[in-house]
Amino acid sequence: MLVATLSKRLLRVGQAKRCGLSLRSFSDAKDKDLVLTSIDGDTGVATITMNQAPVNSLSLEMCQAITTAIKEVESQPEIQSLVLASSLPGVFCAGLDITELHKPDEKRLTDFWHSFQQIYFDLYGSRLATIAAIAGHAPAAGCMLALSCDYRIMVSGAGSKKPSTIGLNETKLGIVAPSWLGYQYIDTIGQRQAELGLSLGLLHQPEQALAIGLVDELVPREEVLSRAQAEAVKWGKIPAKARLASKMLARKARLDHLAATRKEDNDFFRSFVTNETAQKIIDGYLQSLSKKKS
Ligand SMILES: CC/C=C\C/C=C\CCC/C=C/CC(=O)SCCNC(=O)CCNC(=O)[C@H](O)C(C)(C)COP(=O)(O)OP(=O)(O)OC[C@H]1O[C@@H](n2cnc3c(N)ncnc32)[C@H](O)[C@@H]1OP(=O)(O)O
Repeated sequence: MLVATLSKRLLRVGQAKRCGLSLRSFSDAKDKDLVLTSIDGDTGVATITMNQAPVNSLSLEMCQAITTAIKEVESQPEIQSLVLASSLPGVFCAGLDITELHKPDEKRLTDFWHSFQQIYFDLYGSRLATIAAIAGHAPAAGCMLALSCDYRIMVSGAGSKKPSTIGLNETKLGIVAPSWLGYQYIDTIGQRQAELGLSLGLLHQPEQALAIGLVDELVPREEVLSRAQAEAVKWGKIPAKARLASKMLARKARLDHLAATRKEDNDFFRSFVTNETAQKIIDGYLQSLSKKKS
């Protein structure tokens, strides 16, 4: 049902095959699915919708589901563009699932960080034109998902009592964003704004995010998805090889660097997170999140 609301003419598996598209799980996906993938049969735009209530936090399984969905879409040579969206009102993605970092099992923690790195490779390095439809909060790794796309459309904050926010807030939690995420920030909003944002752990309201170039457009909530899909059509019409080569001019060195240092990055992450001080911070943060509710 959910998927049916996402686009005017979504294809079921059989229809998709007749159109030469062989994506497996979309409009017949179950609501329990962590991500839902659909293809608009009129435009050929794919939409991957994160669907992990309550906040689309990135657990190991969620990271893997996002990667699988991107790979499925990429395997369709006819598809040139992709929208990344959320099914949850008010939240795009709350970042890493903090419970993954709390008293972790070492093997699972290693797999978890590996799967998060993998999203960076798959989304930031995707051959597809990628548009983020940010209709809600996007802190930390949620911001990373948006930064990994080619174009970011966010819900406007105008007239909202509690506007959505986006940014890298890790330092506010006493943790540090990994360097590759920091560089994505610098590459997108420039050295000075990134230094301020990273050091102070700033979460920006939409108008501020637009002003510093963290997002590209603001639109009313009800238009975020349709506007992103329209933008995806535009990007999908650019000659694909030239578009990808241009994207790689800006991104290849960053991707190659993480590929070369992936294991060290994971080792560092693991030793950082399993450290007693970090565990105290994570424990306190989890408590503050649930206290906020009560
Ligand atoms: C030198 C170091 C180098 C390398 C590596 C080292 C360090 C570690 C990794 C560094 C990278 C970190 C990146 C991250 O992504 S960290 C995560 C940051 N995310 C946040 O701070 C967001 C937290 N959440 C919120 O602010 C709000 O939930 C949000 C604004 C998104 C939505 O608010 P809303 O009011 O709608 O919902 P809540 O009531 O707050 O939440 C509902 C339930 O969801 C739980 N929740 C929320 N966020 C998370 C999360 N990120 N992980 C797990 N669970 C989350 C929340 O506790 C509520 O649960 P219940 O109380 O209902 O059980």
